[in-house]
Amino acid sequence: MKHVVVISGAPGTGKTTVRNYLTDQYKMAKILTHTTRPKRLGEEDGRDYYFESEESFAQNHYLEFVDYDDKKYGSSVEGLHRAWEQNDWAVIVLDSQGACSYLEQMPAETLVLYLKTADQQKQLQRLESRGDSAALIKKRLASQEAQRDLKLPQALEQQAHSMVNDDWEQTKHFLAAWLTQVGWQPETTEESVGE
Ligand SMILES: Nc1nc2c(ncn2[C@@H]2O[C@H](COP(=O)(O)OP(=O)(O)O)[C@@H](O)[C@H]2O)c(=O)[nH]1
Ligand SMILES: Nc1ncnc2c1ncn2[C@@H]1O[C@H](COP(=O)(O)OP(=O)(O)O)[C@@H](O)[C@H]1O
Repeated sequence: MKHVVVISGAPGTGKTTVRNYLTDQYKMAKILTHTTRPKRLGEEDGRDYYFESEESFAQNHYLEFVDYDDKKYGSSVEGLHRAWEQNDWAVIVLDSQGACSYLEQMPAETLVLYLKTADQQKQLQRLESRGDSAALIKKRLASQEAQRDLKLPQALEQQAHSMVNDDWEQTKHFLAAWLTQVGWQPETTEESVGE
């Protein structure tokens, strides 16, 4: 059975960090998405996002796409299928509108994880520690989309699993417990059979 873990939440709640942990530790396949926003310090094309111009963005086929803080973001069907070729469990970071689209289109496969922090001051500090400029942080947090995603949208209330990401050790325990609950199991590979 195929699964896709959709990680959603406001800026600075740790979506990317959790995504990377699930790919490293649980060997889930990462689904990269496309965006027209500029690269941040340390980000790489093809590793963090497919960074696109307005023209190149328009040439892809999207399962869903959104405008977020005046930039475009989209995920492709091809990306999802490529990930599922690697592993039955794939993971993607989406805004809450994207999470709703995935649930509508693939209700049986989609599991939504909504991240939050106990206080928003923490999110701000994290964005600063990531190296984002003060002006960009201010604009991003004031955007309609970030404001919307500060709270779990009503449409996701029944379907998303909410998780506080404050203390990283605790987050790892929460993730392990949730993944057991939703039926995650390590893939049996040829090498692991009979070990
Ligand atoms: N719907 C949708 N949202 C996306 C996609 N790719 C990224 N996002 C979301 O776009 C928002 C902005 O992402 P990003 O610029 O990396 O900022 P961050 O939230 O501060 O890390 C986040 O909520 C992401 O989850 C996509 O393909 N579709
Ligand atoms: N539990 C945590 N404790 C401390 N710092 C964290 C934690 N989770 C994430 N961070 C840090 O916060 C910053 C923002 O995290 P990131 O994963 O980029 O958030 P998002 O993708 O939701 O915007 C990064 O510098 C990351 O290393």
